[in-house]
Amino acid sequence: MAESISKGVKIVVIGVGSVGSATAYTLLLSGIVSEIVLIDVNKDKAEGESMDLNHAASSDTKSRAGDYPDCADAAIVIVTCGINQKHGQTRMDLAAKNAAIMQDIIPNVAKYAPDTILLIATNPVDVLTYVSYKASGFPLNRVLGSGTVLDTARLKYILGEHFDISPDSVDACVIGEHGDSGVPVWSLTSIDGMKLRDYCESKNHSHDDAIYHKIFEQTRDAAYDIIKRKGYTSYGIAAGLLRIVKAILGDTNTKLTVSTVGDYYGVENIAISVPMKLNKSGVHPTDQIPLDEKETELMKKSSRQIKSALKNLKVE
Ligand SMILES: NC(=O)C1=CN([C@@H]2O[C@H](COP(=O)(O)OP(=O)(O)OC[C@H]3O[C@@H](n4cnc5c(N)ncnc54)[C@H](O)[C@@H]3O)[C@@H](O)[C@H]2O)C=CC1
Ligand SMILES: CC(=O)C(=O)O
Repeated sequence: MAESISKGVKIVVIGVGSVGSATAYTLLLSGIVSEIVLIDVNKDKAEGESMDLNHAASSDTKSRAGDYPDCADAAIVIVTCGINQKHGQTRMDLAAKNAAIMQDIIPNVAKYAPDTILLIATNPVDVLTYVSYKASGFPLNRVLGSGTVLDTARLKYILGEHFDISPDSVDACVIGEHGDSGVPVWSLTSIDGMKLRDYCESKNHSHDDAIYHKIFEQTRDAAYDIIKRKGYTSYGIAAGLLRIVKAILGDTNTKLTVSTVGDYYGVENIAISVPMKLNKSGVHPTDQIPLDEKETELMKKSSRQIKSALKNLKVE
């Protein structure tokens, strides 16, 4: 189990706002790491969060505020710093400001932790995963973004609600951009081990494109719906980041829809999410999933949107 494997391991979280603090708390309660270092431009916030976290620890995990030299020997550096979406903004609206922040901080991480794995959550996460890859000089396997891990969790939850079944019995994923052009892979979706159509027939559920369209709209727009109400999202991404960290530290070879750098669907040099294998050395390609024609077209479109954002930033 990852719990026993990962003792002595340090994780750094850069940016301890809503996402960073929820992530640190989730990591702390999981008990899978020994040390969580928090870095933020707001040093008081980092100190306050680490003090509070230590009072929640029932394990040997300790938290402390730190600075870039404290990234040394970190197994994973999780990046959540920067600006977040305000109601009415898209993730892409954050690109220029958050790319500038990545270009400022990532060389510092690379300087002190040349062997670490960089895990980016700041939005727009695909664009910033690519920016961080370039700014770090790290190999492809040591830079990844949380990608559509959260979108996938949302889709499984919403399908579970729809069919009144546990999300654990739903095999589904969202790939592509973590954002408005994400792609649900309906052609490979199964419920309780049965293809969607077969499951619906066996349970007398209607199997109608309009229903799936609505389910995906709910998935795609979940962040907007939450931000409209509470101003930010945090628990879903924190749990997603924990899942990624567990797969890496536990050396599990688990496939997750994380964002990684490469050439995808006819577009070169971007970061986008497809299922990738995660283990101790980072992120690795796996067999490409077979998509139908419509899904392939949507992936091409999603890839082009990420490329266009990178071109606007002049990061290629
Ligand atoms: N990938 C995903 O699925 C998700 C991504 N996000 C993204 O995570 C990011 C953070 O969101 P929140 O935590 O809600 O924002 P927040 O405003 O609560 O926290 C951001 C933190 O970053 C710090 N910060 C800003 N510039 C910094 C720098 N140069 N160095 C170090 N620290 C710096 C701020 O002081 C603040 O504490 C946003 O870009 C948001 O869109 C949020 C939810 C899900
Ligand atoms: C904010 C964001 O990216 C999300 O909750 O999906």
